[in-house]
Amino acid sequence: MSGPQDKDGGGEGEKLPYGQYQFDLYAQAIIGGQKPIVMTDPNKLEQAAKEAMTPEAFNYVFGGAGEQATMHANRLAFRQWKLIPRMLRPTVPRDLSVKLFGKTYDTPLLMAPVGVQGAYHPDGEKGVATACASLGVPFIYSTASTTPLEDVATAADLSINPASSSPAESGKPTMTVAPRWFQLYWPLDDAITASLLDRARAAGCDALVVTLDTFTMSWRPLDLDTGYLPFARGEGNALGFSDPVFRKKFAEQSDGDAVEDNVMMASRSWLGEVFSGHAHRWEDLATLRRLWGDGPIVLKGVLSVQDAEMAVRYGMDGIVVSNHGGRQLDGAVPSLEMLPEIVDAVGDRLTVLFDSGIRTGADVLKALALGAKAVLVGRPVIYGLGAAGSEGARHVLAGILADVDQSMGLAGVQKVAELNRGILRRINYGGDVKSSL
Ligand SMILES: Cc1cc2nc3c(=O)[nH]c(=O)nc-3n(C[C@H](O)[C@H](O)[C@H](O)COP(=O)(O)O)c2cc1C
Ligand SMILES: O=C(O)C(=O)c1ccccc1
Repeated sequence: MSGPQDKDGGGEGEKLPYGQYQFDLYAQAIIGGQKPIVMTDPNKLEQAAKEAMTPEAFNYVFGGAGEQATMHANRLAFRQWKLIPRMLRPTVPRDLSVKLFGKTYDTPLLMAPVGVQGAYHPDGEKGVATACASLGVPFIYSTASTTPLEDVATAADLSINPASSSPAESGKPTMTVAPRWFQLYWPLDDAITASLLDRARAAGCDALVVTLDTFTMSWRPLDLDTGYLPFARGEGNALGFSDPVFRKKFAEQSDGDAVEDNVMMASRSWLGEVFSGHAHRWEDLATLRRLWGDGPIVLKGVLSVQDAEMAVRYGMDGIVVSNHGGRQLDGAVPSLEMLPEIVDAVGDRLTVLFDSGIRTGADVLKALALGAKAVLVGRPVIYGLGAAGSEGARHVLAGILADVDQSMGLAGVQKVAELNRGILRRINYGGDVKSSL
């Protein structure tokens, strides 16, 4: 596969043949006797990640909050919807592209913001961001990353365009920029927030994703039993530790210490900024709007029609209907359950995105047919990373995209915009899902 088309907003470049990946894999096996770098079956992928990762890191990714009821319900919710395929319709050339906030992206997939990627594999955020770049999938950089934003941006841009230099390095726009968004865990200190958003803009992030559901960490039995909390181990601080405003504040608090002189104390201080337990208020969104400017702001973690209406009232551009993959409020409703009514209430006034439970191409079709404009994929890509680094992450993403492509064709659909509720039937057979996902 070649690199993605230029993102000039026109979107008329050559489309990546996502479905081709399936044939490439068969060809590799038949001609070269080669197996995929990681298991393609979603359940086996999870097992491969478990075998490759440390138990704490695997548990951290795999686990949900409480008894993981919401995490499992996310999968059950997908099983209740069935697709009604149509035959003898035009389905090629397939077009997976979507327009979000005036910009055309190659696919309806985004890489969900996932913290501490360096804890799962040394390839870390750079590995996942380059995998995304090669497929035209926007990488959403997490506030809790193990690599500074600018380094991830440079690595991603260079991977698709070796001649380019990052905007953060040169101050000039690159020829081809790997699409990226920035996810904010909202600091208490507005001066730090301002600095992070300045950096995100300078690094070429198209949109700001503000995560609302994780202002404090949930009750996570698996992590409590292994004693794993990234920040307590000094992991996931790279954005804060590389931030001039945070560094200055820390030096003032600690008699001139640099963050490197006292990593544990600096980690606690960063934790206090972003996971203080203090939720901001709707009115505070005016501060983010002032600091971010006119660019798109997307609220992540919306599960109610009321909050979706509030997002409209406060001038937001989008929402992610999400329960954080069942990692925050256990017992919360599956995000797929709420998607249709939220789309009905606000879909004409802001962009509705979706995550929590996407594992297959059919899942992507269902969420899009229920009204999401694009979906975020989280755990599967991280399992690919954990099992086989950047290449593993790429295999998972390329596989989901090939599955989306083939599934659209089999459903009788050529373009993403053709997906609507007419191709769905809700059927509840009862019982549990067979897989462990
Ligand atoms: C290990 C891990 C770390 C995560 N870190 C973040 C984060 O830093 N910021 C954020 O907004 N969401 C974070 N999320 C949530 C994801 O963005 C997304 O909502 C979730 O993974 C969707 O569920 P799924 O992966 O089961 O489909 C994290 C998820 C996982 C699995
Ligand atoms: O674990 C998470 O869900 C999450 O959002 C997070 C928070 C801090 C560090 C790493 C991930």
